[in-house]
Amino acid sequence: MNSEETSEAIDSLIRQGRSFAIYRIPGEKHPRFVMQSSGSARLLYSIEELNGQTGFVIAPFRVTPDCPIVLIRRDLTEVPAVLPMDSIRMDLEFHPNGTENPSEWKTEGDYIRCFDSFIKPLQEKKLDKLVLSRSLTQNRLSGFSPAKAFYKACQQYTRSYVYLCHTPQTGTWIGGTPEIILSGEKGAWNTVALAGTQPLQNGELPTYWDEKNKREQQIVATYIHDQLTSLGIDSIMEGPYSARAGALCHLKSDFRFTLRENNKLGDLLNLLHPTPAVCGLPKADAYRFILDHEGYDRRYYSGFIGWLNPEGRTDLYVNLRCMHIEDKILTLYAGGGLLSSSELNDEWQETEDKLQTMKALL
Ligand SMILES: C=C(O[C@@H]1C=C(C(=O)O)C=C[C@H]1O)C(=O)O
Repeated sequence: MNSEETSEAIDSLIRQGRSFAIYRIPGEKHPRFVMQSSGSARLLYSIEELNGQTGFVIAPFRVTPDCPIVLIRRDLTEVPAVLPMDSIRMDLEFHPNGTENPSEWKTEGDYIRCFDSFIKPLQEKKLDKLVLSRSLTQNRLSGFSPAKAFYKACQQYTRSYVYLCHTPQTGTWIGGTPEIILSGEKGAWNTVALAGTQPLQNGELPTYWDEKNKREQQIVATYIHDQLTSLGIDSIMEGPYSARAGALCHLKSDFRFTLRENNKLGDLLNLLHPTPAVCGLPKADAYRFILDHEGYDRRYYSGFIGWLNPEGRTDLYVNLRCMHIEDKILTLYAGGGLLSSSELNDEWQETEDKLQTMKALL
């Protein structure tokens, strides 16, 4: 198949309601493809259930009966050619929280109100860090091709993990994320503490980071170190250093470690997710606060996504700089870490800059 035919074939898998993912790992030239050819993708209701499992994982920020972890089995590794019957739509999709009604679309006013409620417990020192996010809904223009958007993202975001996936349970998601949650194989594993954001300066990495950004990233690094230690895992940390992500730049520390056994990756993921890069600190209080006050359901945004295989390689990323694709609308997501010193306008602008990662594909 030429690239036009491949894109058409991928778009038709979405129309047919198939369970598949196509993803490009940073540093790799070609995308990888996984598709389940029969039966429904497996649904899991806790992260620990990922222990010993193999497949392409789509995990939400918060697991609920409406928003389970979905595991796509790898039956096929090549995009199947379009069959004549494929043009017929199989209506398998369901969207428990679909936002087809424009009156529900979030506005800048919603963000400002949330910012005010998020900043309070930070200033009162009840919480150290909180990540406030928002969604942006846009009409889907006729002719928009998810597959073409995926290939465009692969070209534009060479340092990011770029993916497009669809299952009847999750709907269609696309993203280009810079943040590993867990990757590795056999004895060698790694994760990152990624936080703090600045735009590139004339295309170059900035050399200066203010205290707020440094502290935001330090919180994530300390949390990861402590979580690994609590499992008896000794890690080697390198960083923080400036790392590019599209037109943005973050502070990043790498953690490398070994695992005695690989059949407990679910337990490790459960301990790491959600890190203070997408949630806050202390973890449980910040998590509760976000669920109670953020004013919308993040669903698969700020969950994690990617290939899991305890017997082989695992490449799981935090689902950021992403978009939910529906028939008529596209929902883009972005957030940022707040500390007591955060300024509304700066934080708003940061979410605008992050949304640009997906807007640039439209
Ligand atoms: C929450 C997002 O990004 C995360 C938050 C960051 C921050 O607060 O500076 C930076 C990178 C990510 O860990 C997002 O992209 O939506």
